[in-house]
Amino acid sequence: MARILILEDDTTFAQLLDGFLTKNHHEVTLVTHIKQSLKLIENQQFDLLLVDYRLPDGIGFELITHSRNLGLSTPIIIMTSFNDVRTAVKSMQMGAFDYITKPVNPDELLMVINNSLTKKDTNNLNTSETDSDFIKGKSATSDRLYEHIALVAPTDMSVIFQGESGTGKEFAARTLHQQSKRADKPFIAIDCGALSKDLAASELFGHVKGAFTGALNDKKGQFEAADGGTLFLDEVGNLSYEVQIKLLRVLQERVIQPLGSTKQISVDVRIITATNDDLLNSIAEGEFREDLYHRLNEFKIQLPALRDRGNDLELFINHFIDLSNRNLGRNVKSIAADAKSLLLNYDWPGNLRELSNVIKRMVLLTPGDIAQVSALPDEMMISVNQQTLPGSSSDLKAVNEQNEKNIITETLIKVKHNKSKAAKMLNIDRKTLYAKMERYGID
Ligand SMILES: Nc1ncnc2c1ncn2[C@@H]1O[C@H](COP(=O)(O)OP(=O)(O)OP(=O)(O)O)[C@@H](O)[C@H]1O
Repeated sequence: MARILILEDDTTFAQLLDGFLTKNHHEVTLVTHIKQSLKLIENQQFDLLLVDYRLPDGIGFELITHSRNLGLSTPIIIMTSFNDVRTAVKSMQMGAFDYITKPVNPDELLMVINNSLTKKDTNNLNTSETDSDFIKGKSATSDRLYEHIALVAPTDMSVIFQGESGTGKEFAARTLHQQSKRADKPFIAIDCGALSKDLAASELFGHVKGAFTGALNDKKGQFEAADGGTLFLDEVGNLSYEVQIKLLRVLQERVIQPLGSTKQISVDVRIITATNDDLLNSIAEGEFREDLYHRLNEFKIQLPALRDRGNDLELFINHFIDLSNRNLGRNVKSIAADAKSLLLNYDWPGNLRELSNVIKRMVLLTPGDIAQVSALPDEMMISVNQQTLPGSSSDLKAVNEQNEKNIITETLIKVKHNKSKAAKMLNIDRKTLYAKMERYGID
């Protein structure tokens, strides 16, 4: 049983969730406003926060930030519409554990909740998926990526991985560490986006008892814990200016000074950082120190977006199907042609993380061995159709045809491919619908 706080302003939906989760032996508290939720997490313990993105008094991110500032590690799952996937991905950079798209599928919700509850228990900064959970890809872009990793790994150079969210920066950093001479020493990953401003320095450099209110015991920082090995600072652009200054000093002098202590401790740590936006912008805006940037950027490696990885996309799809079959006890062997075409044509703003989530959901919703298009989020089809809209075309006929194709596709999705219903809604006869479907290549 877990204590779950649901922050959702759609009360009907919230009650549905409440009923469903209570039936599954969880203890649920419902609130509709961010303000109420902030008060509750300060005073009560929860095992999980299930948070809607758009709320009457703000956006769900506020709860993530507040929870991190309180130093809580309660997993947070953001519920969002499919069109907000980019936002959901951002919420994960801010420290949310996972996201789930609406309309919420009950099996999927249970899977995500169970994942977050079990991961919470094992969420040691040092643990990760096993090697067989990962693949490298075979495209020229992937070859170049791993060539660069292999080149820089044996050196002690600081490396920045730059790439969109979910492109696999942490995985690349681990690979680099494993290929380095520090491989048998710790690799410690720290998500700087999830660290509160106040706790960041103590997390990195440690503190002594009494250094600040709440410092009840001495605490070793992650620099000391990673001694001899590699420290991976994810979303390094989120570190406060004061912590940046401290970090620069550590890099220059190779010693740390725990908060409240006068003692200096020598450390030998290689730093790998990751960022998903160009830190040069943050430097121009005065938010990131240029001297620190040059220290961190002895070698920069760009992680390609999934949409630019060519045939790797198919490899990753198959890889995630195998993984999900194993984890969910399913036996999906292939994907129907229309579903495959959607997967290949979508632009994957959340990259590998989004692909892995979509495939997990697809496998979960496929009891047989062929995954159908109905197991993919409906909005994916709409998004793919919109991508192919002839944006600024002045060819009126082409624009009209594209619109007609989109409307037919969306209607078919709405009525779960019942052609009679679709024809009725579209106000045409079935024969005309069939003819148009054939003309536009709609399956
Ligand atoms: N090479 C890979 N093979 C298989 N799965 C991968 C690979 N790289 C990443 N993934 C999957 O994608 C997810 C996101 O990867 P990762 O956390 O490394 O991305 P990231 O770029 O560091 O994300 P963020 O910008 O949000 O920090 C992982 O949980 C993993 O499931």
